[in-house]
Amino acid sequence: MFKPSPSSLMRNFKLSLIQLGGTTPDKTKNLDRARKLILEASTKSDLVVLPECFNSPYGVKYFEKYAENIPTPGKPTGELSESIKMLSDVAKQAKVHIIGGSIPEREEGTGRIFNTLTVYDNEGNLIGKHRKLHLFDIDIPGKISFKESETLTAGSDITIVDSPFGKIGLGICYDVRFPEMAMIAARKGCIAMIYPGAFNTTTGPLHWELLQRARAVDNQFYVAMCSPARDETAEYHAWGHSTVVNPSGQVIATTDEQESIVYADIDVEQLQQIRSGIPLSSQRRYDVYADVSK
Ligand SMILES: NC(=O)CCC(=O)C(=O)O
Repeated sequence: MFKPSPSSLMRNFKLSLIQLGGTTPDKTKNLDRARKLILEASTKSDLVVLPECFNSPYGVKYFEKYAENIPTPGKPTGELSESIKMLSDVAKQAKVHIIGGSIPEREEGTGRIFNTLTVYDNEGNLIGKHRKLHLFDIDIPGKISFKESETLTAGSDITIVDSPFGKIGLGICYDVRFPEMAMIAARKGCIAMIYPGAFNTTTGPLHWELLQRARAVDNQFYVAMCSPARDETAEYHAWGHSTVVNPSGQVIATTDEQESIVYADIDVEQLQQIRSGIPLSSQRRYDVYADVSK
């Protein structure tokens, strides 16, 4: 059974979502483009987010090829791999916090591949890592069939980072469909749930915004999803529409399918007002919810 836990320190901040375009099979080019846009976004924001699988095209056949080792946050490490080094260096250079989208991670020792998100503070330290918990395995006949589990292993942890702005819950794309993750993050004092993602042109128009608004209004916190831009020449057509939703469930920033940067003000006083006006957290009936986890 979950009990609300007290929030850590929180403060207002500016969030930006980089809807990265022009992803190619050339990893170094993808990293250079991401780096350039992080530098641009950092002039107007405190926390910058990248999309899912930002160092490669998105597809089951690419995970193995683009995979890198990722250290455990807070543990001493040797030389960093290419994508992790770029993110750490640019966070330090631009003095900005980064939620570094995701990349395929190769686990040392087992060789298993995960779809993994990394988080950096503004000195370039790796402060968080989330392995996608729910793999994207769907089959909608005549529309889209995708099976991440052909090459990926699912993570097994809920991830919350304690940032200077407040606690932030993390998920990757398909994770947004599972309300339990966001609910746990909210009960543990998070002010936001952030999901790098890459919905597609079948499920995007149906559910992308709806799911974010649902997670936000249920939990009375901010929700953001950051997509790649759409590339009609790629095999996978990303939906785009990177979006930020406020704790009332309203869209406060969004875009279309082109490359762009979405900016939003995250206002923790507004979050507290919404929570005190409709005080869901003190009205929950934990005494009757035990069946939910069965
Ligand atoms: N990359 C993903 O997890 C895609 C999820 C998606 O498109 C969905 O509909 O869910």
